[in-house]
Amino acid sequence: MARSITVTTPQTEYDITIDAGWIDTQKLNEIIQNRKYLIVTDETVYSHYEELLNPFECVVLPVGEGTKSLKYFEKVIDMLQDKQFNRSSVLIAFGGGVIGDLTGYVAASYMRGIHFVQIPTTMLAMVDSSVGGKVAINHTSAKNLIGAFYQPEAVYIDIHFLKTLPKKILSDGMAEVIKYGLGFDDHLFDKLETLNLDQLNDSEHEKTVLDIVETCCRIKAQIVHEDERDVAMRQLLNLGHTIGHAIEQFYQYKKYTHGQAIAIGMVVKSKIALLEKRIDQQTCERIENLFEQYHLPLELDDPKMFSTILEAIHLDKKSTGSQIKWICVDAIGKCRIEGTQYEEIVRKIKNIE
Ligand SMILES: NC(=O)c1ccc[n+]([C@@H]2O[C@H](COP(=O)([O-])OP(=O)(O)OC[C@H]3O[C@@H](n4cnc5c(N)ncnc54)[C@H](O)[C@@H]3O)[C@@H](O)[C@H]2O)c1
Ligand SMILES: O=C(O)C(=O)C[C@@H](O)[C@H](O)[C@H](O)COP(=O)(O)O
Ligand SMILES: [Zn+2]
Repeated sequence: MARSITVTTPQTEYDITIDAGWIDTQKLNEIIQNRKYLIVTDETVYSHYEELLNPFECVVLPVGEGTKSLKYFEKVIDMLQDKQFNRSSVLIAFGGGVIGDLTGYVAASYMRGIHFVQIPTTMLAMVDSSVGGKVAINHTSAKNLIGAFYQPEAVYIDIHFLKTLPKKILSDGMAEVIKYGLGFDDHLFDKLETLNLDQLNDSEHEKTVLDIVETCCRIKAQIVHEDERDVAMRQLLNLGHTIGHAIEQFYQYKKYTHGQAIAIGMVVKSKIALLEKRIDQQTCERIENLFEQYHLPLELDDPKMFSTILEAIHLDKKSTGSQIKWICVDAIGKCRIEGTQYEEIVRKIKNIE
């Protein structure tokens, strides 16, 4: 039976529905409900799901982080204007986090808000980006700089879409899954230790994968319920991201994917926790092993670049002047926000080098 989670925010309420092998032509028609619609996807996703998507009206965008940009924002807006979309029309994001973030931001902006639905097709998008309404595009200077909080009308998750994902992208999404285990749920962390990347698409592990996706979505739904606008506890979902975003941006989104970059960020946080004696050596090794188990990097290829990269953390949206909100690891399953001076962060990172 499908699993269902309700996300409640001060202005709206919507369901996340999770199951395996259930999104087909009929389901898409039910979602559209005779409304004017446009499915937004990318070239790779379209090539895998052409049979499903072909009967529908789609815009097929280039693959990659470059699509989360003003250029493609404008392109989709132009299309909606040509098609005379109005406030009862609906946009459907069918793809990974790039497509979801861009489509959501277009939906938030066009006529100050039209309906939008998330159908995530990557692990990252299923457990994280499709839920909670952070929608954004990048600015040349910083990641997700132009965006809004704008909730979808529903999220439909079909884990069978993971079957066509290349291993590297599945691995990438596991970084966000590990984030939920490391930061919020030690049982989830334990469960992840019993699996590996190759098993995630095996039919014998289907129930476990549904459980994992559900657990992550429940954690996020609860946090978004308590702090939709990211002024307090939602910032915990940024565990590893201050460093991760700086790495992604420094290499112009070409060398490290989002998941790889935040994995490096979370390992740094764990090493700092070890140095400050909040966790012991064995726990730190468990954390590093889990990232390795899912083929994620533990450090930069060129660790010497770290000090240059760190300059970019001034652009972190959680920073206020010289103070940066820094998410600390206290134990497996427990993280905390700390206000820290930039110089202090540099000192802490130098200590673990
Ligand atoms: N809004 C949020 O809360 C939030 C949370 C986490 C990450 N993000 C953002 O999400 C983005 C990363 O998302 P992503 O990793 O999904 O990247 P993505 O959307 O670029 O997808 C990764 C790759 O997988 C391909 N792909 C997608 N689904 C597929 C499928 N089922 N089969 C085969 N190939 C498929 C895509 O074509 C692409 O090449 C980043 O921009 C990140 O900042 C946003
Ligand atoms: O939903 C949130 O809140 C998150 O922080 C989730 C993150 O995994 C995600 O990468 C998000 O896009 C980061 O947002 P940002 O505001 O730090 O750019
Ligand atoms: Zn993230």
